[in-house]
Amino acid sequence: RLWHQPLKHREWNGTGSTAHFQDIFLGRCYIYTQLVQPEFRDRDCKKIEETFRNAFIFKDPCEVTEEDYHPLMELTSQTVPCDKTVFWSRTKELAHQYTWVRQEMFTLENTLLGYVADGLTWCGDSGSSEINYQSCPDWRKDCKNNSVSVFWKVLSKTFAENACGMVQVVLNGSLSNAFSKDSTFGSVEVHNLHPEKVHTLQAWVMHDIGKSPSDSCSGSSIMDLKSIMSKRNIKFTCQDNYRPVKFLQCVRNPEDSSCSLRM
Ligand SMILES: Nc1nc2c(c(=O)[nH]1)N1CN2[C@@H]2O[C@H](COP(=O)(O)OP(=O)(O)OC[C@H]3O[C@@H]1[C@H](O)[C@@H]3O)[C@@H](O)[C@H]2O
Repeated sequence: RLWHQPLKHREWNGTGSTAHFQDIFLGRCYIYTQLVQPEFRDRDCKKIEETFRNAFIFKDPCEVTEEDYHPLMELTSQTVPCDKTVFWSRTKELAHQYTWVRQEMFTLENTLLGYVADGLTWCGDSGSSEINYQSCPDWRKDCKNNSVSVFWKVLSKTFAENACGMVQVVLNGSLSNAFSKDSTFGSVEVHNLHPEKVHTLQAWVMHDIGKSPSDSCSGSSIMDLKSIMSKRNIKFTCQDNYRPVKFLQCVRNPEDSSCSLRM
C-alpha cells in the first residue's frame, strides 16, 4: 500500500516552491535569450533548467552548498561590460528603475540567472526527485544556508568577481546604516571585487522622498565602506542623492519640495 501514498515532503516554516516553477523558469529563460539579450539566443534553456534543478533536487534544502550550484554557474557564465555593473542594498526597486532607464547598465537581475530566478522560491527533498511546493526552509526559523539564499550568495559572488572598471552601488540613506556589513552587498560582493580589475566603487546614497534622511555619504556606515575599499586598494567616491536616480524618484513624487526645478 505504501507506494500509493503521496510522497510526504518534510514540513518547513517557509512558503513552498513557487507554483509552476519549471514553466516560469523556462519561460523567463526563453524571454531573456530570445528577446532581452539576443546574443544568448542559442543557449539551451532546457539544459539550464535541468542543471538548475539538479543543484537542489534530492537534497535536504538546509544542506545545499555553493558547490552544488557550480555546474549551473559554468553553464551560464556571463560577463558584464566594464563600468556597467550596478550593485544595490535595500534599494531593489530604485536600482531596477535605474537600469530599466539606463539599459546598458546591469544589476544582477539584468543577467540571465538573476532575471530567471528573481522573486522565486525553490527547494527539494533528500528522499525525492520532486520539488517541494508545500513548504521550504524559513531563513530564521529553519536555516540561513538554504537552497535559495545559497543561490543568491553564489550568484552575487560571481557577479562581483566578474565586475571591472568603475562599479556603482545604490544605497538607502533612509536607513540608519546605508551600508551594512551583514547585507549581501556588504558581506559578499564588496569582498569579491578584484582590485586589479575594479579601480573605483562609487556609492549613491539615496534618501526616500518625504522621509528625513538618516544616513549620508558623511555617515559612519559609509566611512566603514570607505575604509574597507581603501584596504582593498579600490578608490571610493560617494554622492548623496545622485541626480539621475533622484530624477526617477521625483517622477513618482513631482510635487515634493525636494523635486522643485531648483533641485
Ligand atoms: N532577487 C535578488 N535577490 C538578491 C540579489 C539580487 O540581485 N536579486 N542580491 C542579493 N539578493 C537577496 O536579496 C536579499 C537581500 O536584499 P537586501 O537586503 O536589499 O540587500 P543585500 O545587499 O543583502 O542584497 C542585494 C545585493 O546582493 C545581490 C544584488 O546583486 C545586490 O547587489 C537577500 O535575501 C539576498 O539573498
